[in-house]
Amino acid sequence: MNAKTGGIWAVVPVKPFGLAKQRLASAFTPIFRQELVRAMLCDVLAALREARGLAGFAVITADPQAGRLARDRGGRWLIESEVRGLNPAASEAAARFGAEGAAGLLVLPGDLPAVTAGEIDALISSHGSGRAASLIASQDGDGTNALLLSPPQAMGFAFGPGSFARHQAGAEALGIVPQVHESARFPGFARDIDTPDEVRRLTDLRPGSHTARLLASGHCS
Ligand SMILES: Nc1nc2c(ncn2[C@@H]2O[C@H](COP(=O)(O)OP(=O)(O)OP(=O)(O)O)[C@@H](O)[C@H]2O)c(=O)[nH]1
Ligand SMILES: O=C(O)[C@H](O)COP(=O)(O)O
Repeated sequence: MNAKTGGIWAVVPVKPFGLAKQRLASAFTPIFRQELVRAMLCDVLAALREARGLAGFAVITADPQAGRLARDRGGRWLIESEVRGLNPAASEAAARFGAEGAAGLLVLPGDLPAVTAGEIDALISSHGSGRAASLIASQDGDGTNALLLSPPQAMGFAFGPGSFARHQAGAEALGIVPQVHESARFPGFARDIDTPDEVRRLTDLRPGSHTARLLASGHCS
């Protein structure tokens, strides 16, 4: 399978599970952090699989476990050539999908346990035509939790602290008027999980979700 048929694809960059969620290290064991990262990724992949507006979805990762999770759900595993950070991973995916002829690429992180297929479809439906960028910030307005670009290499990636303002300015500098969505309209996209308090506040997830089941097991520290 490749992107030659066009359409909008989604990619989730995934750090090796053993290196993930360092900001939770003061509160949670390495085993719990890995289980949490895995559960959140499963929930994101379930939403991507259910979305109707995507041509397909992928992870880009060097972690075979994460790669298999995507493949088992009908997605692709782009094997990351070298683990060098989120921006190089997103760029590698964009180059790959661009070369394959994808019309667009949605880059989203794996730590959005509340994201829904409906939100993904709403984002795609309101995306502009031609050269376009759509963005959703994290709740605090600092990070970028959804970056949808058409074509996939329409602009470079600038993830990291303050990335939302940089992505917005980066698009404008290229003459693209970015579609900036209110985080309140996309609560699942806006809610990434970085801190122990954000984990503890995860009491309102859909009960059947992987993350809700992990947290309900009480297996938390
Ligand atoms: N493929 C790939 N994905 C990455 C890399 N670094 C971060 N990511 C992913 O990018 C998204 C946002 O990650 P971060 O918030 O930077 O890292 P994190 O592991 O979630 O949390 P911290 O370790 O606490 O910063 C997650 O889906 C990560 O798995 C990388 O080097 N390669
Ligand atoms: O904008 C970003 O850099 C990514 O969404 C990651 O943000 P985070 O480090 O706040 O999770």
